Amino acid sequence: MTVIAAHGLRKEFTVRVKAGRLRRARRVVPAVDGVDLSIQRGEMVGYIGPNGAGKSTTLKMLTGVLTPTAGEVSVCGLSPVRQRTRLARRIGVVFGQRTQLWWDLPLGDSYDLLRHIYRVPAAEHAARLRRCRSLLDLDEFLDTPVRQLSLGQRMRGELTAALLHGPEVLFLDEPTIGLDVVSKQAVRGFLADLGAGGDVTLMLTTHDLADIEKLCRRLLVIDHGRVVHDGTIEALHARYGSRRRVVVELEEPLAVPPEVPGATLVTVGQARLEYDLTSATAGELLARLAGLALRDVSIVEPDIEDVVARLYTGVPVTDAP
Ligand SMILES: Nc1ncnc2c1ncn2[C@@H]1O[C@H](COP(=O)(O)OP(=O)(O)OP(=O)(O)O)[C@@H](O)[C@H]1O
Repeated sequence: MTVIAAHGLRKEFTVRVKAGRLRRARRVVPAVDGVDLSIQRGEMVGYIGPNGAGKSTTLKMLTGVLTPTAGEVSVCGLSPVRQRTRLARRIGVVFGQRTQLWWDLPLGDSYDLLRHIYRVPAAEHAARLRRCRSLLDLDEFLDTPVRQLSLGQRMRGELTAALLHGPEVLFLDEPTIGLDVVSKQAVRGFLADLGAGGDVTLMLTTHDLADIEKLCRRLLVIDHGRVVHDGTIEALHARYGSRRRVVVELEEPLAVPPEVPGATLVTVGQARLEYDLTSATAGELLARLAGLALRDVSIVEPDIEDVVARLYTGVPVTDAP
């Protein structure tokens, strides 16, 4: 079932720019420039792109905060702007920069207020809060006023707030930005757990590609307001010809390194060989090297950061298989 659908989605902003010493001209910025989306129930989708690509603007249109300039959009079968109140009950939203908590109240009091606003039955609310408290370790700061929370604590608090009414769709804009390693792991683990149920659809923007690797099967890449990739991380690697690399350390340096069909020798060092696997498997490569005295073998997976950087900088796809 499609829960997020957009067709030809577009948002223009009009900005004033300097045009001479005193004059200012109006310029139209197409922040989102004809985006098509179709996201099914239970999918976990990463929405990434360089700064200013249009990610937040898209999420704002999907959540009814901004009115599209053109195009069609529906979330949970509702029109986000026209049916914003109804939609609010069906979605959860975390925008890293904004809060849905009451700044001066203890965190726990914000949750009580949210329960009343969304009219969540007490037992449901208590069950969800219990789960969040244990998975996100909220207990030590539940009585602390929100203004005194650290960023990591607040983000865990925000996630909880977004989930207490049991939304079908969760939109997260940079959920791990600025968090330390432990908090990042807590948030990712929590979201993975949430996604594993298969009921909640999750769309997240991030600059931390580890979020995507840990959480999302599907990756949408946007650049200059347009979707430039829609598929799995593996498909992205395939498109850019990324290879797994096998690094072999030998007991003795070799005069002539062996050639292996289906693998390209990329580096030869002091008793060290590095092969990129083109069509051979790591097992096949090692079988070919069986006669050598091997000290150590490691496999380096292709680097998502590297592929995405190439995509952002518009490097053409030249070495794809
Ligand atoms: N309210 C606004 N008025 C004018 N221009 C805007 C406004 N909001 C966004 N823009 C412009 O629209 C473009 C897309 O911005 P958006 O915030 O959606 O990008 P983003 O992909 O979320 O970027 P980042 O990764 O930096 O958060 C940018 O050029 C931005 O300057």
